Amino acid sequence: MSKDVIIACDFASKKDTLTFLDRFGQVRPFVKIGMELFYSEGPDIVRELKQRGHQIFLDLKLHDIPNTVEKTCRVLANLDVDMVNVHAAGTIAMMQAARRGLSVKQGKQPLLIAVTQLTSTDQAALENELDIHRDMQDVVMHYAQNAKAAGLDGVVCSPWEADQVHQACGADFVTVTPGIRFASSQKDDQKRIMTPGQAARVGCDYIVVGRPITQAQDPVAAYQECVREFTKETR
Ligand SMILES: O=C(O)c1cc(=O)[nH]c(=O)n1[C@@H]1O[C@H](COP(=O)(O)O)[C@@H](O)[C@H]1O
Repeated sequence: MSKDVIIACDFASKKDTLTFLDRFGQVRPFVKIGMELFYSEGPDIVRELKQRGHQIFLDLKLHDIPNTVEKTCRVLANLDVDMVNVHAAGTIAMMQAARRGLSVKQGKQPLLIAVTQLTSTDQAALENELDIHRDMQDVVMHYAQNAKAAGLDGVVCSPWEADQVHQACGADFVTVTPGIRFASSQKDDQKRIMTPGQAARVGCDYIVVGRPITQAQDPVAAYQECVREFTKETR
């Protein structure tokens, strides 16, 4: 199982993204292209970053009826990305449809993972706004087991649930965890957070880090610090 730091490239344009990534010189971090960048630049930004040698997590968080998700995944399969995601709340049938869609690709398919509960959601919002009256941990575990039943490769969850997800779904079921903050960072809109070192100790496979790197005075140093904290710890 590879462990890696994924930088969330939440930029509005290709120009800003390339300016940011040029600071890394010959180093090619694993990057996440999310809705902001994809909706502004389209599939060309995926091709460009792929050509530059980056591994890519295409984070479009698909959540629709199974037929629409399946056909969309057929399109995404041809983009040759390394990881894509859907919302587990879309149901097992929708997640199976996503898997079928990606399977049109010959050879190695991207990892297909499901968002359980967003790391910006806390227990109060879960109960009072989403009307889900169960413990966050149990809800994430329930969605993770649905994702596993649908044949997905893993989940997006917070680091707080990663260990239990591995216990319930297996050590090789991938945990991709945003909600990462240095001890000194602002929380911003994230609620269920850990530092890179803590995330490593609870066995997260990939950490997704945006603002603590992209908004840092020295993004390359912040990235290196993340990698150092995350990879020096063993499970
Ligand atoms: O699927 C995601 O990537 C995701 C799921 C989740 O539960 N929480 C979450 O923050 N993310 C993404 O991870 C990134 C986190 O960014 P920062 O909060 O700036 O570190 C953002 O691009 C979010 O869209």
